[in-house]
Amino acid sequence: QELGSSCLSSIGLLPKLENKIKFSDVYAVELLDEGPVCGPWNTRIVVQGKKNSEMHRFAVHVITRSRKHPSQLVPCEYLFGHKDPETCKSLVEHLSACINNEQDRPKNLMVFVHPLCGKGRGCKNWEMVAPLFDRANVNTKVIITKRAGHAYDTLASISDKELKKFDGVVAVGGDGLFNEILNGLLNSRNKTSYPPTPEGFGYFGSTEKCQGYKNDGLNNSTPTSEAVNVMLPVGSNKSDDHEPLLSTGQSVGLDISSLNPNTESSTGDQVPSVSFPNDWFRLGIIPSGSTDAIVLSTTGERDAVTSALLIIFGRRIALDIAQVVRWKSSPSAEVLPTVRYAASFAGYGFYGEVIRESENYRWMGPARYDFSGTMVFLKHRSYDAKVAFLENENSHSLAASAENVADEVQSLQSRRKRSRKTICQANCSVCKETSTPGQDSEDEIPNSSQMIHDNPKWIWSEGRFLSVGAAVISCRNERAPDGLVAEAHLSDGFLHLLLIRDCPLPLYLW
Ligand SMILES: Nc1ncnc2c1ncn2[C@@H]1O[C@H](COP(=O)(O)OP(=O)(O)OP(=O)(O)O)[C@@H](O)[C@H]1O
Repeated sequence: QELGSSCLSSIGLLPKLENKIKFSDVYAVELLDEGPVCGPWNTRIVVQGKKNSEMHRFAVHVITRSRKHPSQLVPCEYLFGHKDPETCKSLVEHLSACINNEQDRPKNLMVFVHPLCGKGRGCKNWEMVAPLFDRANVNTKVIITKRAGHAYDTLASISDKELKKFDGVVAVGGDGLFNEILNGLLNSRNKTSYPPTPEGFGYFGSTEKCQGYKNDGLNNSTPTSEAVNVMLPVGSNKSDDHEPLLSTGQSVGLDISSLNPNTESSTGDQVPSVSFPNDWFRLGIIPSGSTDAIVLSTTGERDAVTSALLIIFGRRIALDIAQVVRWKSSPSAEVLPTVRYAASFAGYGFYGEVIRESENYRWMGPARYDFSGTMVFLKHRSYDAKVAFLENENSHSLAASAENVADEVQSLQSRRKRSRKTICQANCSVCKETSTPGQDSEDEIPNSSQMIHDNPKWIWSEGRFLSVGAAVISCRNERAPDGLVAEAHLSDGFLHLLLIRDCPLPLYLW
């Protein structure tokens, strides 16, 4: 695993020249023209005898770690010189073959660049890292986004044949662009189970219990053992939820019914055969946004070059994802589900309005969030909601982070303490023990009580909230459990939040 320099003795142009390079640190190797062996500050020189100007040369590109920030990767170049061109050529060929054999390294990537992200650095960041991909022989198909929803639409309508050409998709932008990519990909290709339909919520007027289903992304729906409510209909009505993630003028949410058997995708094709989870397709982010929360919580380094190098090496990290299913009453009184995925944060109310408002002030850069946050806060809007979330050992910290957001959420906590009770309709021993005499537990029995019965640690709170939000980002020490972790009854519908922990989807960040 080490690239020695037995035939190539070094001359010490740099004080601490390493004479061994770890192969795992090599990201590219290049045959160069004949010429002198010298280079810029980040070039280390290795030559064998003779005059410097007569050398046949090749470069080995490696990574080093920044001394100040050890998690930051810095590209560095070793320049080798030899009098015999064949020696250089065969060494380069050998090294290139070794690199090509590394299965995790991507060969073809689709790259979305958001030119207006963050402080408008999307294109500059891509120009800065593109040579690294070229050098490492990673082919890139670059798409500069022209509008919100561009990346979503491209991926939601891409054919299997086209998608199979790529090892993954990279976002050069912020969390919003990444979430668009995530939703575009999972739109019709996700195999994970949906949360149970809220029982008695009026879907086709049925309150009958039956099994939920699991969409395998392959034209099949299979019943799931954990889903216990109303079966979603096959190929029926379209959702009336046309609210985009941002104002694209096009629907970004996914109508679940379009995933059912025998239905056709938006492109007119059958439901695609490339489905997730699979273990070959991956996502990456080259951080260029205003907050870059996903990158900060995964690689820990908000640095475009570091991310590019991690992508080239094919390094992986699993990511938690939330599947948010929204059941919204339509004017025709039908309840139609819409699915979205979130990799950083899902928010309803205040958070949603801040994001929507902030788009009007993108010219301000990241300061737009503070500005719009203040503007929206001053409106003092609140939302009727009944919220339930799973208690686990970390619930106190989840609630604590919410505490900073608004006084209303503080009241959620205190109310939670006052009226903590576990609820189910099955009259189970857990509920009997915890129910307080005189309390009418019927009032708070949620329709989807089976879930609560299955897990007696659900906490319910009802009232007017400034905002309902959930951080999805996985702090590695504080993990929520897999599965349904929260649900909210809203004035116009119902939200389910399902956590897919260490998502077995393609969700590995390079
Ligand atoms: N060309 C474009 N013009 C306008 N909006 C775009 C364009 N391309 C993408 N968008 C939208 O802009 C939103 C925000 O983009 P992005 O997340 O890349 O940057 P950011 O908001 O500055 O960063 P962060 O999300 O980290 O705060 C995305 O959700 C996307 O829908």
